[in-house]
Amino acid sequence: MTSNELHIAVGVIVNERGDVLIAQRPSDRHQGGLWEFPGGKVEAGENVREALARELDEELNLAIDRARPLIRIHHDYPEYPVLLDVWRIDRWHGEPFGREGQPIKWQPIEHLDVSAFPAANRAIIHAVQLPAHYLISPDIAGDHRVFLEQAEACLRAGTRLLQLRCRRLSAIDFRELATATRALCHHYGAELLLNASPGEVLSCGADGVHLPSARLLQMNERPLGSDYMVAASCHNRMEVEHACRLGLDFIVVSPVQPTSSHPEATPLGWDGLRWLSECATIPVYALGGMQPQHLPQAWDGGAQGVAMLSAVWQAADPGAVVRDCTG
Ligand SMILES: Nc1nc2c([nH]c(=O)n2[C@H]2C[C@H](O)[C@@H](COP(=O)(O)OP(=O)(O)OP(=O)(O)O)O2)c(=O)[nH]1
Ligand SMILES: [Mg+2]
Repeated sequence: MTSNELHIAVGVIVNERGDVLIAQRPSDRHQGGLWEFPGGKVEAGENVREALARELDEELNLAIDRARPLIRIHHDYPEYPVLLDVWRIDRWHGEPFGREGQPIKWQPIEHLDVSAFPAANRAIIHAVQLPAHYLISPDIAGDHRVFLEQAEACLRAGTRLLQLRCRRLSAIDFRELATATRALCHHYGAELLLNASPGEVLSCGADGVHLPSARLLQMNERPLGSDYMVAASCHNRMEVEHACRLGLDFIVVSPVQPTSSHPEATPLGWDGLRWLSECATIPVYALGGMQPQHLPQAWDGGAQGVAMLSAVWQAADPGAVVRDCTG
């Protein structure tokens, strides 16, 4: 934190229906008239969790029963820099109302509109809308059938974001598999990103592109518009900052722990993840040796969640691994 940066505790309060509680900022205040996630300044002697509890009581009459870190955003407003320390709250008690007279409303997660919020909230809204796990396909070389069966088990168990990455397939075979996987994902309300060219994404009807780090560095602008998702793999600060400059939707940082797919790579460790997440202004998934039980450590390290490969595909029951992430 820089010395004049305001540290703000922010709560994304989600109910069982998947609606989020938002409040309108008074017109005479900084960012007045815009909608916000409730919260306020962390006071001297308080930690963020304590500040959040105090603010949600003062502003909404709401007491937190369960909360976890969602994302931390450093943003420079012309007036002053802020650090928004955002937590996701999915269990609470009390009957919330605008205790300071501010209008409040419950809004479905998918209807949160970036333009109704302060500029720093763009990444928060993406983080609320993205799931806690990102599934990456195995590098399929031959028969697709086993993969499609396992993928369906994962989708049934709650996977909402899948990347298809098959470097050994011919262009024709890749397109056929991508089309079949897209149909399966859409049937379950999930989104499919292709580790392929943006043109391939358009012709297969997929939902976005996932860029390897080398491709990311060659780009000077976001390759697809905001109707599509654009993600990238990053391994160091330079790549993370480039992805943020291009306005991508999220990144995957690796390897956090030792991994059988890249035995030669030096792991970043949890401290490395925390440091790279702090550099990012967009959501970050942790990849490399990740299992569902690593989720709390990933959240503590500032990540959106975990990206997984072998933990799922090498499991006897891939659906059970996914359920461990979504429970
Ligand atoms: N609570 C909240 N603040 C946000 C969001 N997005 C965003 O840019 N901000 C900025 C606006 C403000 O500059 C700052 C919050 O400061 P504030 O003045 O409202 O803090 P506070 O609730 O403690 O208010 P006060 O005690 O000073 O009256 O963070 C958001 O979603 N929620
Ligand atoms: Mg406030």
